[in-house]
Amino acid sequence: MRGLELQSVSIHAENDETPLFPPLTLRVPRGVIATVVGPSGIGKSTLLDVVGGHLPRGFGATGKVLLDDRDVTHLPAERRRIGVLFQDAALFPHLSVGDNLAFGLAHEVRGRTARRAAVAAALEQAGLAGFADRDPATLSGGQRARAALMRTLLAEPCALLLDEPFSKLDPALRSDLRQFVFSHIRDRNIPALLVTHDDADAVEADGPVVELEEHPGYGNIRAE
Ligand SMILES: Nc1ncnc2c1ncn2[C@@H]1O[C@H](COP(=O)(O)OP(=O)(O)OP(=O)(O)O)[C@@H](O)[C@H]1O
Repeated sequence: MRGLELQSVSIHAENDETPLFPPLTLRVPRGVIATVVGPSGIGKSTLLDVVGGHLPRGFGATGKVLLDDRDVTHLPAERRRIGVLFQDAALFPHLSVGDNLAFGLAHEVRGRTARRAAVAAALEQAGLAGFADRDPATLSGGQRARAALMRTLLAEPCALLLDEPFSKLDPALRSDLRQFVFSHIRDRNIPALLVTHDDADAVEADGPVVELEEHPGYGNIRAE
């Protein structure tokens, strides 16, 4: 399948074989945004870590992750080309906005002129034309979030993982940024996995919704 596929993915603490949640199988075709919801602490962020190849210390995982039919389960994060966007979309404070975006730029874009042009085009797309030389600290929350998204997209990821990327924004900005992010995912025809606590995110994502639930025998709840 062209897209992101999870086959029986299961996560457990190394010192405790009890999985956080039942094995998860999910198909996210290209251009589709799947939403992961569930109670706090059930393992949503850790699931994204596993898909991205950043299994946190102290955890083990089983199952498979496939990207466009390629098994990436055992590839290190940097060879998966999976982009990640967190709620604290942090830009490097010591780099200008333009240099932050250039940092994300795919290695395939070679030459100073081509790289500059790619960054300028991305800034323009994000409504940030002329911001290249600005210090990130002088940007508003929404501007920073858009710049961080463009930095992630300039790496030309094959899939995108979004961990509550809008949760710290006020409602109006949230809705605008959601439209911005979702339209980019659809235009670029990449699969995305979105962790959120906001129902409106899931509705707008308009893809499959995975509900991680507490089950006896999983996570912190033990079978009697
Ligand atoms: N580095 C770590 N070492 C040990 N336990 C951890 C570590 N990181 C997370 N956990 C535990 O693993 C479980 C899953 O955490 P995770 O952050 O994935 O949950 P979540 O569903 O994303 O929660 P939230 O909605 O609150 O962000 C939690 O019980 C958490 O306490």
